Amino acid sequence: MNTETQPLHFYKYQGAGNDFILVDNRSLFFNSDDYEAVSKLCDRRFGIGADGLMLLQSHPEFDFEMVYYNADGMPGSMCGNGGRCIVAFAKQLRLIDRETNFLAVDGPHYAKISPEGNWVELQMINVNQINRDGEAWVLDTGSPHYVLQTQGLDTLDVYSEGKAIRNNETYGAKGINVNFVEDFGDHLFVRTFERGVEDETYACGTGVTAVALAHAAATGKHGHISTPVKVLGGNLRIDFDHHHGQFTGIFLCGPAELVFTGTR
Ligand SMILES: N[C@@H](CCC[C@H](N)C(=O)O)C(=O)O
Repeated sequence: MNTETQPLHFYKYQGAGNDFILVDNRSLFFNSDDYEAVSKLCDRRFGIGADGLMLLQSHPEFDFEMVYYNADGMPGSMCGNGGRCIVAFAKQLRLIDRETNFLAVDGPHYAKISPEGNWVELQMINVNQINRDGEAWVLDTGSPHYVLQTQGLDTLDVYSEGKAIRNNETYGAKGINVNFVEDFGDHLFVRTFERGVEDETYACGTGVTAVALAHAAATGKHGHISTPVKVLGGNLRIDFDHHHGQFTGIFLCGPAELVFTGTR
């Protein structure tokens, strides 16, 4: 299909304010190499508007495959909130009921979904490596993340500070997602500058996952940990086990909701 000129039926989802265009591409009608079309669809002024676009495709060994693009139109690394939204989409399409195993760019994922279809708990990849860069923590939770503790996060210029780190000499070539975190004792507050969106988003799932793991490493917390996180677009929770720098059983939990459907 010519993605520019043919009618396209889409579904708009959001997970804690991280918003996505979802396309049922089981028939492969959408040309997955058409990066320009993806960036136009994600444009907030000339398109539908979103932080990213996902194609739901068939796979012989899984319930479905998630093909994810950032708003710039390029294929992205793993998107945690996108993963939660595509699970809600698969339930809406009646492809799955309360559980699923699907394939994403970083490998297989298991997820559970509420009977109402609006709360998704997505298992993330295990993390065995976490590095320091000065005061910051750097780790890969399916996407690369930089985590820096701050004070007064509500007034921080996340766009300028995040953009500078994302493009610096160390990270500029491949890019990195930059997360700022403030510890409020009973919860963490996180704001993220996202690579591929090249702006602050209202939430980043792999980002809050990275923050929760880095927080456990920084505070020396071990065993089963449940970390509530507030983001600009809502609340998320990350459950995991931490033993001597090995993070397993990681679940990113939060809302995933259909906003509207349309034909463009
Ligand atoms: N919003 C995402 C992160 C998406 C991936 C990222 N922007 C990248 O490709 O670096 C999430 O919820 O994890």
